[in-house]
Amino acid sequence: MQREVDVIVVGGGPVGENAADRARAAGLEVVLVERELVGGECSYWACIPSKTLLRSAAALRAVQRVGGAREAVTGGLDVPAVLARRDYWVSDWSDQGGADWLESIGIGLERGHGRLDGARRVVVERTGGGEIVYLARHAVVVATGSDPVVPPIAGLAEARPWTSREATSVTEPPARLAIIGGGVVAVEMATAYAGFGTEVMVLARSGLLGGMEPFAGEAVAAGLRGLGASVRLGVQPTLVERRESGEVVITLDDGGSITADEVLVATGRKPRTERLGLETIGLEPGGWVDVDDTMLVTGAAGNDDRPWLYAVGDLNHRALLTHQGKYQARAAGDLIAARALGRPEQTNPWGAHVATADHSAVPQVVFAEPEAVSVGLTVAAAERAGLHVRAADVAFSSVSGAGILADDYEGRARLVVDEERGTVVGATFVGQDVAELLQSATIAIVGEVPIDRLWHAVPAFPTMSEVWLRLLEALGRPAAKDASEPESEEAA
Ligand SMILES: Cc1cc2nc3c(=O)[nH]c(=O)nc-3n(C[C@H](O)[C@H](O)[C@H](O)COP(=O)(O)OP(=O)(O)OC[C@H]3O[C@@H](n4cnc5c(N)ncnc54)[C@H](O)[C@@H]3O)c2cc1C
Ligand SMILES: NC(=O)c1ccc[n+]([C@@H]2O[C@H](COP(=O)([O-])OP(=O)(O)OC[C@H]3O[C@@H](n4cnc5c(N)ncnc54)[C@H](O)[C@@H]3O)[C@@H](O)[C@H]2O)c1
Repeated sequence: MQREVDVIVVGGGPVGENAADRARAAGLEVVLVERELVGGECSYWACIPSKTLLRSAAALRAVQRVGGAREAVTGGLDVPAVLARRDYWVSDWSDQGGADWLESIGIGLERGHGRLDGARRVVVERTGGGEIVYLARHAVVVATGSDPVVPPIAGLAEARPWTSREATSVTEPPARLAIIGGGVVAVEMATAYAGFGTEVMVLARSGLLGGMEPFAGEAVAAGLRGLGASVRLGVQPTLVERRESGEVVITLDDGGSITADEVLVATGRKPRTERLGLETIGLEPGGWVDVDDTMLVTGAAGNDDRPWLYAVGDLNHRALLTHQGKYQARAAGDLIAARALGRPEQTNPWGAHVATADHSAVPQVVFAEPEAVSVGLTVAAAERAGLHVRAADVAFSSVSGAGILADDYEGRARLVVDEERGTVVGATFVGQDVAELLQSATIAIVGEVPIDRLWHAVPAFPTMSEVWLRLLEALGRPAAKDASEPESEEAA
């Protein structure tokens, strides 16, 4: 069977859904191909379940840090109730809601595995059996996401390790959990399981949260230890064995070993491109898919003559985050519609049809204990990029709003400022409930707000946002110019 539509989207995660929706909203006929659940990894095995697993214990800790409220807490975490709340948020792993939404807005849902078969052609192996071929009048968008990597550590694959899927869909937390990795999944799951009362052992080959300012990983290591987890830095597993008893024994390169009931592998992601038919359009299967700022796939057959193939979300490896993928999808979906309908394109930097922020303003919230959030460049990344930067560092103990939020509030903030342009290029906040501070920093970076103008963005007293004032004070207010004096010799 063969069908022609305007746009084919392969992969119905949050990113594919958004691309489909933008093209559909412009009046194009769109079909979405999904082989598992509409809503993707994020909705069922990643963002949503992980955040619901984390939230209850975080709320409990928050209450326990406020005198007068802590006295009211007489019990511990109700783990079955936490899991039930997670089940509610993942709709018991049913995507009926997502499928109904697609139908309500007129996007066709084709359940099955999609693969490219030459330019503008997608073959779908239907879930119910048989095949259908779709031809795209205008564009194909691939948004197939990523899978966890299981590194080649001796015995690991045979030891039936958990990946983020098992960790986020758990029905009975184990008594002991070893975690290999020191990135975002590792620290979030360590925080969640420590909250459940599991004995957590983090094994990281370097520090935690490598992409962030070093103080973020250090604070999270201390926070996890405060929850009773063991955090071992600079160690590498050399052998993993699942014993007959069911226990997992992990031998480390420092000669030591640990024993756990389960081992979670949290060592990064790989692209879902192995059976995507990339070889039929001149690309190498198995790799990340390179795109330009409009999300047009680089090197795909026919793309230079008449653009048709776009890749959005994890698959293009620009930023493995739902919100950033959805941002890319809005740009690409709107551009596909503009091209199909002969409307003007806006592909200049910061135009409607490019994902410029991917390069300089990607916000990320790590929901660990404590929260660690960042946007833009770290000092090290800015220096690598050749910028001349200055950092301002502030402890939240100097912010009244933080002290009122929680007794003995601990946390830290850093702004990275480009000395030449006088604007913020990076920000990091670490502490309880800092996530909501991040958007202010994102706006400062994207808007390129001059530091001297930021002095006029007055944070309300007594809120956490007053950290901005402390940061500006740490930078020092630019000296006022004497209006009577000439600015330069030329002006004189
Ligand atoms: C534990 C964990 C927690 C996370 N938490 C956060 C968070 O809090 N915030 C955040 O921003 N990001 C988070 N992320 C990252 C986030 O999950 C991803 O960035 C996001 O899911 C990417 O969306 P996507 O649509 O590109 O891919 P996916 O969500 O992976 O969706 C891709 C879809 O394509 C389908 N598919 C794949 N191949 C085919 C094919 N050939 N044919 C048909 N369908 C196909 C898949 O079944 C899937 O439904 C987390 C990741 C993990 C692992
Ligand atoms: N809150 C959020 O925004 C959130 C939450 C979870 C995941 N995510 C996204 O999902 C992606 C995947 O997360 P992740 O934690 O799996 O990856 P990651 O890239 O954040 O961390 C990978 C970790 O594994 C370690 N590692 C890699 N190979 C190893 C090996 N062979 N042996 C030992 N250690 C090894 C690295 O040193 C690093 O500490 C991230 O890019 C992240 O942005 C986001």
